Amino acid sequence: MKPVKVGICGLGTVGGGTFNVLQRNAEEIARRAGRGIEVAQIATRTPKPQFQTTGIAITNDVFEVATNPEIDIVIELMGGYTVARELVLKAIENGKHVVTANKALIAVHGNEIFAKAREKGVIVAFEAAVAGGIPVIKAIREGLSANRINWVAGIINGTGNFILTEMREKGRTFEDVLAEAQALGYAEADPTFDVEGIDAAHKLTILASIAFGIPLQFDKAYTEGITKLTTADVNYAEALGYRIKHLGVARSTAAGIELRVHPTLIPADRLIANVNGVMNAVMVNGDAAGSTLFYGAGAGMEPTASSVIADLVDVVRAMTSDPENRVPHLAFQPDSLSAHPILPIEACESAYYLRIQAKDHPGVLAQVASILSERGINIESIMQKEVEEHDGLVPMILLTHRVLEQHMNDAITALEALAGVVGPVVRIRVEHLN
Ligand SMILES: NC(=O)C1=CN([C@@H]2O[C@H](COP(=O)(O)OP(=O)(O)OC[C@H]3O[C@@H](n4cnc5c(N)ncnc54)[C@H](O)[C@@H]3O)[C@@H](O)[C@H]2O)C=CC1
Ligand SMILES: N[C@@H](CC=O)C(=O)O
Ligand code: NA
Repeated sequence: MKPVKVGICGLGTVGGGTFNVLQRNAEEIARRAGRGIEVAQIATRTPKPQFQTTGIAITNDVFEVATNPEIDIVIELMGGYTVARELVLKAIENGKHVVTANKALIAVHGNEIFAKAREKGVIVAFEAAVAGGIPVIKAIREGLSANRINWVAGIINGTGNFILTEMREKGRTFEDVLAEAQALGYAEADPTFDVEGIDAAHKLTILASIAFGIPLQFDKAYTEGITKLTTADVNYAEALGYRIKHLGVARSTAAGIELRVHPTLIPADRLIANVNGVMNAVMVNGDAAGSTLFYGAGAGMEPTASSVIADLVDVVRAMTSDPENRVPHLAFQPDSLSAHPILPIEACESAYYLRIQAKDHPGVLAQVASILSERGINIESIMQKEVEEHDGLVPMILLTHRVLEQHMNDAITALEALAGVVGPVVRIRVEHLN
């Protein structure tokens, strides 16, 4: 059988990795796909002499790839929202299947893109968009399709986890580790997407859709990054038996779906609390399977290429099948998506770590305890440190039971108004992931 012809748009970290692995493992890949996969065209803005591209058409216009009649599958590896959206829609319009690693594109424009793809009977595959080399889209969409999924929780940004790990283990500075993550090709073109939680929120949005069968709703995700974390809180968390990780949590409740990314204390003995460096891990809790954990490299050239090419192989196997009988893009049949609402953060529930800077006066602890108990917030443990010499304040660290965020907001306002409390109260959510 003649090889399938593909076009690669963007020859950066992931594009380069995809090109290399496609060449190196061509034979293995063809044995799996049933046909060879030939790179017929590459769109790149700058020449890339490090790649052996003799015999391959090179262009700097990505739309040439989308309209090239020779090409069956367009691989979008440029990133960004605007040109990528236009390119993917153009490729679909021209009857081409699409493979993309672009989570921003899928989280924000996925509903439109999938609708168009259905209309045209083509596949849009996006395994590389979530958790790099971990085949977690496939695991949830196909491997767990018997389950009513209760929650998904994941470390889903490699750059952020790399930064937190290097800072904690080697005492390196935030800026220094971020620069290394950029040099290694882990970070987004705009690294604020990594450190402010936007990239993780894109990925969580996608995971929630395929776990719960809801449309993609990135605009409703609650997003908090790692830039405000302090070494003091990392150390206090350790003393209490926890690790701080940047976690995405999507939970289905009777009232609606929680969709939130933020720094989170996790008990140190949980497997996911020990996922370090650029590694990612996604925990999925289903009513039948219980908890499953998927672990692997969350970013990087070849791990991400692994997912891009797995999608390519899937597309090649399925491209001659009846479009009605393919795995639905968002796991559930498009006419069965649910309107279960996404909850605002105030209506989400979690346990909390609080750090209160108190004046060294008797009675502050009793006032703190009464503010919390008046709002039905139970204290799980309290750790009170020595008076700090530089400011004469006493750090008071509390862990609470689970409570609605709006009650915690109200309690924090009251705590900050106490004469014996100085400055803002630090709050970090706690998840036990049972
Ligand atoms: N780097 C990683 O580890 C991972 C990246 N991703 C996603 O993969 C995509 C690509 O990321 P990277 O390879 O890291 O980025 P990159 O910046 O290394 O590569 C993107 C390439 O696309 C080219 N490009 C951009 N717009 C273009 C245009 N209009 N015409 C022609 N070329 C164009 C750029 O010049 C660059 O060479 C992004 O959506 C990213 O979020 C997903 C998983 C992991
Ligand atoms: N910038 C992302 C790349 C992979 O998705 C990350 O660091 O996780
Ligand atoms: Na993946």
